[in-house]
Amino acid sequence: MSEKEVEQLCTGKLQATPEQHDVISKALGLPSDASDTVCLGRPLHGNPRERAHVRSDKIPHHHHDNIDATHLVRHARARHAEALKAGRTIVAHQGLNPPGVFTWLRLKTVFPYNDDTARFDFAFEDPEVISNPLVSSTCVVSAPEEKPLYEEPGTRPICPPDDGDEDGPIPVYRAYTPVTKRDSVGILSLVIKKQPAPPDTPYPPGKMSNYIHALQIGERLGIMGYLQRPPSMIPWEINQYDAVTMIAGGVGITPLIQIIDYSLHDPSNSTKFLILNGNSTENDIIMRDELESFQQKYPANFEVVNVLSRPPEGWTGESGRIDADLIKKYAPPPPAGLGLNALVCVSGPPAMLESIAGPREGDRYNGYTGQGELRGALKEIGYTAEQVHKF
Ligand SMILES: Cc1cc2nc3c(=O)[nH]c(=O)nc-3n(C[C@H](O)[C@H](O)[C@H](O)COP(=O)(O)OP(=O)(O)OC[C@H]3O[C@@H](n4cnc5c(N)ncnc54)[C@H](O)[C@@H]3O)c2cc1C
Repeated sequence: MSEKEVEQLCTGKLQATPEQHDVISKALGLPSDASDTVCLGRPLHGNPRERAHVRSDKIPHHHHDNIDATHLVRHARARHAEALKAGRTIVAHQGLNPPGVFTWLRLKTVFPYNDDTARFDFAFEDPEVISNPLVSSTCVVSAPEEKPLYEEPGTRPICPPDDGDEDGPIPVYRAYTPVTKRDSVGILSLVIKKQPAPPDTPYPPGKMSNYIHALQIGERLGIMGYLQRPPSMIPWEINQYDAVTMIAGGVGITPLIQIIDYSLHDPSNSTKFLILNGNSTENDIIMRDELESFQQKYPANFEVVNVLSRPPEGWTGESGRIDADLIKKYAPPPPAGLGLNALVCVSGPPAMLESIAGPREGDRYNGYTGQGELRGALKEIGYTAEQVHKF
């Protein structure tokens, strides 16, 4: 098999036959009893200064999430190539090919939360697989050959996936956070919000989110995971912090849920988690049942406060936007000095991130490259940059 063919198989441009799949697995050194030890021991953190090659002159619109997804794919592939060259065995996470190669999973069930957001459970080929995602991590998804999805050259925010492929059709890559509940068997879960076309613009609705919402049960999606790369992901250890305050906006809650589910599920966990969960309306609160069940099961270690900017009549929760006063009302005060035993995580739309913690380093044209200076409400309250993580 030529390198080009392998590349096409890995990116979903070609569909692998079972024989080809075996050849690729052997070439990648995949053992039959894949375990997660290598992924856990050597998380795939990249060089935060690495920049994407962006054809910005040709592109009218840029979206940093898409750049992030392409970075993640490139970085995983580079790691993969490096390992192969060094003759190292690459170990995959359960049920998935190693980072760098897509695994084709079939949609099993859809659980709608509201009109635009749902949880999608994809079935592993082996129904016995316990997926337990790496924490914290993301996946990158891609459409399969039988129902491809490509970027429109020159109109989308893209870095070419690989040198020499700039003129061919570029598959759509998007990052989604795996939120599979700990110890779930045979499935990998993603919670995805359908992105509408921005009002009063000629732009089409979001490509991948609408594609996934239109998938039929049994159809396939390419999933590459579990991937870690700063500045979005944070390596996580049980009991690293005494108290963690999480400030979430909309679907930005997914990376926080991943950490909470992992931590609370561990019987030795003593970290106290608080989520300030910001949404527009009550209908927009996603994963509400999951959050409430954490609260019932772990009342000493978990609390959720829902904050609505457009509350219904009779709403007894908090309303308005999350700001310094609201954070001070619920969160423990910042520890003095550079004590690292308390952390605040912020995950939400860029405007929210900026008002609460200041923008990340980098820009939306080339992707974010670092955490950036701490500003906004958290700075006003007295937190230091070391006590804050911006997702
Ligand atoms: C690490 C990470 C984790 C993530 N986790 C999740 C998650 O768990 N769940 C989730 O739902 N999302 C998540 N995202 C966001 C996700 O990756 C996608 O960015 C999101 O789903 C939108 O992708 P899309 O293909 O649907 O939209 P895109 O096609 O990327 O479009 C995005 C928006 O831009 C508009 N648009 C299209 N063309 C133009 C143009 N020319 N000019 C201006 N605007 C235009 C579209 O209408 C749409 O509103 C995550 C992102 C990252 C980086």
